[in-house]
Amino acid sequence: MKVKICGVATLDDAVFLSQIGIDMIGIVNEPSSPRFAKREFNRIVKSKVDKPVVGVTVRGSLSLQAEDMLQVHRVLSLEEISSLTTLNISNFIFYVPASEEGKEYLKDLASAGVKNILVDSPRKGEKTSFKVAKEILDVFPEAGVAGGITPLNVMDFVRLNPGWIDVSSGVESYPGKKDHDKVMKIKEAVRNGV
Ligand SMILES: O=C(O)c1ccccc1N[C@@H]1O[C@H](COP(=O)(O)O)[C@@H](O)[C@H]1O
Repeated sequence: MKVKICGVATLDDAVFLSQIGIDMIGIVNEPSSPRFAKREFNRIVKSKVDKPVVGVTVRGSLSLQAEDMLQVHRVLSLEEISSLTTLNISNFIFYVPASEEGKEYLKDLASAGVKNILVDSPRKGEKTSFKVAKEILDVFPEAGVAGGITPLNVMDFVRLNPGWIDVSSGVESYPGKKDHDKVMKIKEAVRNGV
């Protein structure tokens, strides 16, 4: 099971995550986020780490720039999905809200041949519904899961047996700064398994 740590906003944190073997380093390029970093930061991080750098966009450009992968953290229209299928779809991670709308959206993504999805809570700050996450993982067993994961509840998410887990605010000392001890607790919990 892989681990993505997201909301990385300092180079020190990015290098630390790469050195301890975190599988993906996420950078939130959404200006409204308290852990916002510009797309230029993605380029800087990419030059200093040997792990995939994932840019997270909500309303931003859907074109891949300096990052290895782009996580599209909103529900796309059918036209937007089809516009991405003309590109290398494996470079994109699609957010799927853990909701009835998300389950319908998943059908559109599956029809478009999408490979990477991230199941997250429909609203920031809320925990993801395990019932809906399980239903989505039954269809997409390699999906990632996110939404309020912390060192205290990470095992509940590990037991869903997703392809990967994704943690942002739950490993912070303050928005934009990762607490390295909390990150280590997440990594050890996932590596040690249930
Ligand atoms: O982290 C943010 O501030 C953010 C803002 C806008 C869109 C996505 C964002 N983060 C993504 O959401 C998951 C879960 O976050 P959390 O662990 O519940 O804080 C995070 O991994 C990012 O991919």
